[in-house]
Amino acid sequence: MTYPIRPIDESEWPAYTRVLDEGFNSRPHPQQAERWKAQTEFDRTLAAFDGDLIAGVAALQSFTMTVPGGRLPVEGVTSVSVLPSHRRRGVLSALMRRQLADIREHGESVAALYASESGIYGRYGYGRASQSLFFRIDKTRSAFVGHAPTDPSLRIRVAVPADVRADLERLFASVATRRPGRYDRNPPIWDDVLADEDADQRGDGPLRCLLAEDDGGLRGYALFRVKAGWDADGIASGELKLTELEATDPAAYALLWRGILDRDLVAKVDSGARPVDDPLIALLADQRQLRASVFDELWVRLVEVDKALTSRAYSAAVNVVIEVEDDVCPWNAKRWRLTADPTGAECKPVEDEPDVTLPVAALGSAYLGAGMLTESLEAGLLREHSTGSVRALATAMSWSPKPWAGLVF
Ligand SMILES: CC(=O)SCCNC(=O)CCNC(=O)[C@H](O)C(C)(C)COP(=O)(O)OP(=O)(O)OC[C@H]1O[C@@H](n2cnc3c(N)ncnc32)[C@H](O)[C@@H]1OP(=O)(O)O
Repeated sequence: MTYPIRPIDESEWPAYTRVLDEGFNSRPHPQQAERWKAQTEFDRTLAAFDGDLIAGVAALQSFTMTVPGGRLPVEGVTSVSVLPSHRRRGVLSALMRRQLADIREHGESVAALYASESGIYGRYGYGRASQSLFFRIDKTRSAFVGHAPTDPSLRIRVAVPADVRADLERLFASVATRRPGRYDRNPPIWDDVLADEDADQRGDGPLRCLLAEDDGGLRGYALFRVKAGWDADGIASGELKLTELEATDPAAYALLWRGILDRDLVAKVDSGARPVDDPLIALLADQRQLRASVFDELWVRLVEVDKALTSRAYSAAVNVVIEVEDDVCPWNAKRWRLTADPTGAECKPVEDEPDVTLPVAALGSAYLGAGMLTESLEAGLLREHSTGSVRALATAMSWSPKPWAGLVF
């Protein structure tokens, strides 16, 4: 069966959100739904119709994202859902193919998404491009190394998040350029970050804010919630959940983490999503106390391989012929010679013998610099024809710091 696909207009919003409510088994708070509507670019939505019924949906959100060496317009894929009555009939596949064609027509070369389940998007050419670290730590075991940075000019200020929003926005914009994967936040995204309407219902406490400042102004902030509690012996057992912590420099970073880890009446700190190379790891005197797990974060798809590969910087020189396999975007399925070094890159279609044959998803997973190509080679998922070519490509595409978006879209 085929299901005609087109963007929705605003009058179809209730039917569109119904598919999302059913797919995600969730009903957002009315204020959250309003913010979400404000973030929706209606001409970039897609709905698959079964007669008058919307059976599946998907949408794009335009971002400027940090990539190795620069910033790039990236299409954020979001709000993907299919009605339970229509699942496993190819609705998602039809939506994904149409969406990728639309992205190309729109002139963009890279798409990215957060996956609800990690088994879904590889078949459409998306590769796991970044990871998040989640950890819990006992406050009493969180001492820092003796030589952790300090700066006597810094001080901590307690603030109401909404009162300092403009300062938070400015600071975030200044640090978002430093790490691949971070993306610009528009006002509706900030509305979401600072939203607090269902705090009491969740029992996690209101959103709180610490600022690290000196006479020159703001150097960092932490957003968090504290669920207060006492154990049966009357010992304080509060749990602090960090939402985000950003700083311009190591001393402000360390001071804010101490503000979090030393919070009175708190027993445990739950980090929320953090980068896998979070500098906190190096600051802890006893790193094993950080009980951590790692999950896939962004999935990246190169929609136009040559344009995408020449829109980022490279850590080392490389000259390889890459044979790309891509059934979903067949215009990419060619042999490409990538010639790159730290000063620039060129990517041209060629007839030469390939050094490596790989699925387009492998390039997506390497795109932000996470170094996943070596992992794929060692897993036997790439075909290397010239010994050393994959390692050379992996080295050139790797980047520090590691990619991380830090906020689900
Ligand atoms: C970016 C985001 O928004 S992520 C959010 C994704 N949405 C959700 O998780 C909401 C709940 N789930 C759903 O709405 C649906 O089950 C979807 C969107 C995941 C799948 O939609 P469907 O229309 O059933 O998928 P479709 O029939 O096109 O399946 C295509 C292929 O994906 C596979 N597939 C579908 N869902 C999954 C899954 N959850 N995990 C692994 N594989 C899957 C199918 O088996 C099929 O495989 P094949 O090509 O080898 O035959």
